Amino acid sequence: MHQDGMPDKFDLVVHPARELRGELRAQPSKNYTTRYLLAAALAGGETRVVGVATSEDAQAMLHCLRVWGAGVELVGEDAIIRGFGARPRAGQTLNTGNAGAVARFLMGVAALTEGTQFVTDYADSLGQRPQGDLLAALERLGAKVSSNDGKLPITISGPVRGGVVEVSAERSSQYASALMFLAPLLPDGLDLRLTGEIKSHAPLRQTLDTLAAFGVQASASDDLSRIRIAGGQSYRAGRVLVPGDYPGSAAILVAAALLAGEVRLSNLRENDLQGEREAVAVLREMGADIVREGDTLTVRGGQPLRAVTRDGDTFTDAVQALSAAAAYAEGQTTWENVYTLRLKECDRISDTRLELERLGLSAAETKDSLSLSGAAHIAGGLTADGHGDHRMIMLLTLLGLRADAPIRITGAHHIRKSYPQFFRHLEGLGAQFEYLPTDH
Ligand SMILES: O=C(O)C1=C[C@@H](OP(=O)(O)O)[C@@H](O)[C@H](O)C1
Ligand SMILES: C=C(OP(=O)(O)O)C(=O)O
Repeated sequence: MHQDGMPDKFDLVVHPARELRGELRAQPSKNYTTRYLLAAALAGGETRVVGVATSEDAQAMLHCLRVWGAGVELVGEDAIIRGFGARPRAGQTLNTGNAGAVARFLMGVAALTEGTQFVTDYADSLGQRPQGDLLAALERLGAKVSSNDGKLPITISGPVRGGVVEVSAERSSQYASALMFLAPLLPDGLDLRLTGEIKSHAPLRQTLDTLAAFGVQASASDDLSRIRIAGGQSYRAGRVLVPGDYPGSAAILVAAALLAGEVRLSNLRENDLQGEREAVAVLREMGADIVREGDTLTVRGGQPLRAVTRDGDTFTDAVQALSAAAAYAEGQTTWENVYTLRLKECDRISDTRLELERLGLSAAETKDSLSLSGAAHIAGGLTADGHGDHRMIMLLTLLGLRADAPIRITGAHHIRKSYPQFFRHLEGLGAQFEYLPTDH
């Protein structure tokens, strides 16, 4: 049994629900937790990160920061970090779990060390994701790098001085974010030129926001193709408050929209830089009844939904959840400009199409888009593959809540990567699940 009361590894049986009703507080943001913890470690002195996420990705970051020499104390829901400043310990091996953002941000910072090795226990997931664009930029700066053909395991050694450097932003924004975290601690800073069609603008702005919160000066062109961060700066320790998580909350909002009842979700600030905030507007455009009062959203569910066509890159981590709304909407929904979804924990275009088709829906893909046609009913009564991907597991859970018969989801424990309380939160609203222990 895991400390959260669910089996260590399990398949989940999702029972159809008639309605969802109740109140929830959005969990802490994944993207801000990883950023604030890292920035706190890069500061000298003590920082209190108020209300950190408890997900596996947050734990992976805390683990790696400890190995590099940070002091970490967990007090209630906060993390108190004693930073190592510009001097992470040399010669360490960092296991970054299955966390892409954690691995990449730390790979950037590793250029401050005389050698850091990066490994993962997730050879089939993070182990398959591309790191070459970041490694190439680090090499151009003078770092020594070795890798398994651009993939983990990877070793990175500094020192580097900084200067002008190009980094591709067409496969992931995390490479540029990684260099942004490194830049202020280099003697010459970085004048970053982001090449290719820039994807995931929102997380780049979250990185700029984090630097500002820790007193680091940076300037960026409006289109983010050029980001300048002077060297010789330091991160200022202090106190930061993690906002609520929009990507995970998008899944709760979709669940609430799909079923009758009324759900109130608090702790979701309106003027937030998380791109997945857009899920609220998309759901409203589809016909959902969502009202905002301050930081609280109220969904009155069960309205008929209609299809939309949208650029999904603005809300990349909410595309899976919104696909569940599309699956029960009238007409064909298309998510455009989502090529990078192929490079996440699974191939979120092909693998999603496969699972939707298995459930009887009609779906289609191109290199950079996913389309699906909604259905009035999904029969259910079968086993769906979670593909070891927390966001695929969220999508399948949402589909199961409104299916005619239960759906079993394999490997549902991978939900812990970003939203360990997801099933518990839904149970609190009236959903019913069975947890079937497995050994894989
Ligand atoms: O910077 C971040 O924290 C993230 C950036 C996004 O990745 P890409 O930039 O690879 O799209 C997002 O999907 C991921 O969950 C978190
Ligand atoms: C893709 C994701 O995370 P990461 O890239 O940090 O592994 C995600 O949270 O959906």
